[in-house]
Amino acid sequence: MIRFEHVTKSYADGTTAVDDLTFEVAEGELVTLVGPSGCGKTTTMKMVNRLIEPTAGRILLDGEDISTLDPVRLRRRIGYVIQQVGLFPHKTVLDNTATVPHLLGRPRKQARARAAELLDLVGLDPSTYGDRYPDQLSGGQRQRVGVARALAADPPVLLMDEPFGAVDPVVREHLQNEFLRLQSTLRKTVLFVTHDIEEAVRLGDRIAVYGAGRIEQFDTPAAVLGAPATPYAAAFVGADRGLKRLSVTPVERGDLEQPPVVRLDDPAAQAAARLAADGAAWAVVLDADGALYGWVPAEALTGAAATHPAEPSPQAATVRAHARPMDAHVPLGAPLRQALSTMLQHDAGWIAVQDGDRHLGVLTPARLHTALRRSTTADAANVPRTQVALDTVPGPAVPATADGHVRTPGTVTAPAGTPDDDA
Ligand SMILES: Nc1ncnc2c1ncn2[C@@H]1O[C@H](COP(=O)(O)OP(=O)(O)OP(=O)(O)O)[C@@H](O)[C@H]1O
Repeated sequence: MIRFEHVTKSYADGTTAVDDLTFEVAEGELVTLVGPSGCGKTTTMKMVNRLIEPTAGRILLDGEDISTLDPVRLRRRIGYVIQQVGLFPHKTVLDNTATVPHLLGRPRKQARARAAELLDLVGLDPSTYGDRYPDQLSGGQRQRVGVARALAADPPVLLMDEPFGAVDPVVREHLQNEFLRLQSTLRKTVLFVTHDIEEAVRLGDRIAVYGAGRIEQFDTPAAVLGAPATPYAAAFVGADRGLKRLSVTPVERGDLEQPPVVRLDDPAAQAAARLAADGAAWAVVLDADGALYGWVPAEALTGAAATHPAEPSPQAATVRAHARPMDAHVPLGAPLRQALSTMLQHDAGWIAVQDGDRHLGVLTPARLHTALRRSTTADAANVPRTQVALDTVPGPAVPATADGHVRTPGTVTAPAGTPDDDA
């Protein structure tokens, strides 16, 4: 969709703002450009809408060399959101948003109706905010109007230059989440400039990590965090990149343990026998509909069976009498960070993982750690996570064993009885 081919921008004073950039942004993809101040992010972006002209190389939009296109027409295909927003102070929020459709020839009434829809889309009730002026809004609300205005002409491409840079961290996270929600339905092709690696990781399908005028690494957030391509990229993403990876690594089926599952209304003695046969210390308890109820320890069940050897009372005879409620669960595919946070919030040693209402298995802290380690190696070697077997012998990672597995160094194995290898 957007393709940079050997693009360089030098200024007369000898500054080279960007040097020989080549990369591509696919249709519907959100690419974050991240790097320290002055590394050339804004220059890269402004060359796409021709606010800056490259000194060498070319930029293609949908296969067309943009230097051959009329800049005004080009900009109609490109929404632009900047930190200072640039709203017209003397126009209402509704009129600010309606400006571009109106300029593009839509009748005023239609343009305003479309503007109201867009304000709604970005979370501003047009009946409350439409008639206000920009100085009657909070910083976060102004940013939302900026996004609504950029979307007004329904451009396929959005350029966003630190759009959430000027608001406090809480509002910022809120705006990021809302923007992700919007993007999941709108699927615009987006170039998003930020100097904040957390923001880059959270929003980007892929991240371009900039050094001085050059891209040091261009890859998915998980790969950038798991396997920084250069020492510079490693320093930029930070020493806590392992923790950051929790946010971009999903819970997969192969990560789960499978303790026995019993139902609330199962006879206690039958459940106890089941646990004994499996050598399990506890079981997950589901209700009659298959939804998570909690768990039951083996001792409670065997105690129950022993207390009522001859004729157990109906209540004590079922798992229900001994089960302990535990409501910690996450959906399959949730980020490991959400899983860890849920574990901590419920003070739980495991959490259930579900597909809709269906119980799939449980995630333990040890399994979570294993998942994180495996995913790092999998991304570095570009193989599925299930093909990674963790090694107990410290040593350098080597590319694949005869069984097709990639071994990674380390000293931790999965807990006994929980095979490390799901392939
Ligand atoms: N008109 C100009 N003349 C000379 N140098 C310039 C000019 N405009 C920008 N530069 C330089 O080009 C380099 C890249 O600037 P750019 O604005 O792209 O950086 P950036 O990564 O967006 O920085 P920031 O995060 O601070 O906005 C900087 O060193 C800047 O000083």
